[in-house]
Amino acid sequence: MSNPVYLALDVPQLDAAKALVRKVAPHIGGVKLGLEFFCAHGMHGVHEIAHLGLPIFLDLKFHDIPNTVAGAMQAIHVLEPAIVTVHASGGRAMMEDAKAAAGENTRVVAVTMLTSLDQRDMERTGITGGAHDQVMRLAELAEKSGLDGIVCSGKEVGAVHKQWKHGFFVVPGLRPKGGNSGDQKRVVTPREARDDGAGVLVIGRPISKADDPAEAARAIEATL
Ligand SMILES: O=C(O)c1cc(=O)[nH]c(=O)n1[C@@H]1O[C@H](COP(=O)(O)O)[C@@H](O)[C@H]1O
Repeated sequence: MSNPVYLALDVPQLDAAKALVRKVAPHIGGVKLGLEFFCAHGMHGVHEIAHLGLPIFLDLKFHDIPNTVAGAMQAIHVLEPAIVTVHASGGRAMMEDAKAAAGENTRVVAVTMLTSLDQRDMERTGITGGAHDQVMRLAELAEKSGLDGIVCSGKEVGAVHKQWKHGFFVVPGLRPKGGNSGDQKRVVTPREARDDGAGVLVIGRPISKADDPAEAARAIEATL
């Protein structure tokens, strides 16, 4: 089985980012490049990381009208990402058009409820009923829109997996036992998420901020 860990490369310097990927490469299955990386280094930076040979997950969390998202999706074809994200709350037409505009070998997954939100945060944005119900609702919408899967926390992935048998599930908000949660609020261990059906485990700071990132990645791999 291939390694499900994608390193979240939320690192401001391109050279440091490349050095980090080289160090941990034997213990990860791919690299996730998000807003911080893309705003700092753009398409050029993505190419530089892609040259290191691991699959690229381009996490730009598109959320706009369908026409704009489809255009953005076409603009990133050239990067040949393995996975890209849109926000499920952009609605069905946006997700359908995003999928139609994506490259043949690119999985499009919908972010449901960010793992940094707890019940109180959600209530403040008008979402009552808790993360579980909201994630299940958005997962159903993503499936009907023809997406490949969703992004959710490890608290919900087991239930979503039961409802959407052949879905592809990306889980961030992961911490090894006893790890510092930081800004993440719905947190499980990498092993728990994998056992509940996660296909991709997104892990950033537990590896990138460790004193020895290669050893941290190796130790996480050993728990899987
Ligand atoms: O789409 C994501 O990747 C994402 C969704 C989500 O709900 N929560 C979440 O943390 N992420 C991303 O996953 C990574 C988690 O990083 P760490 O908390 O450092 O492991 C970050 O790059 C986030 O942008």
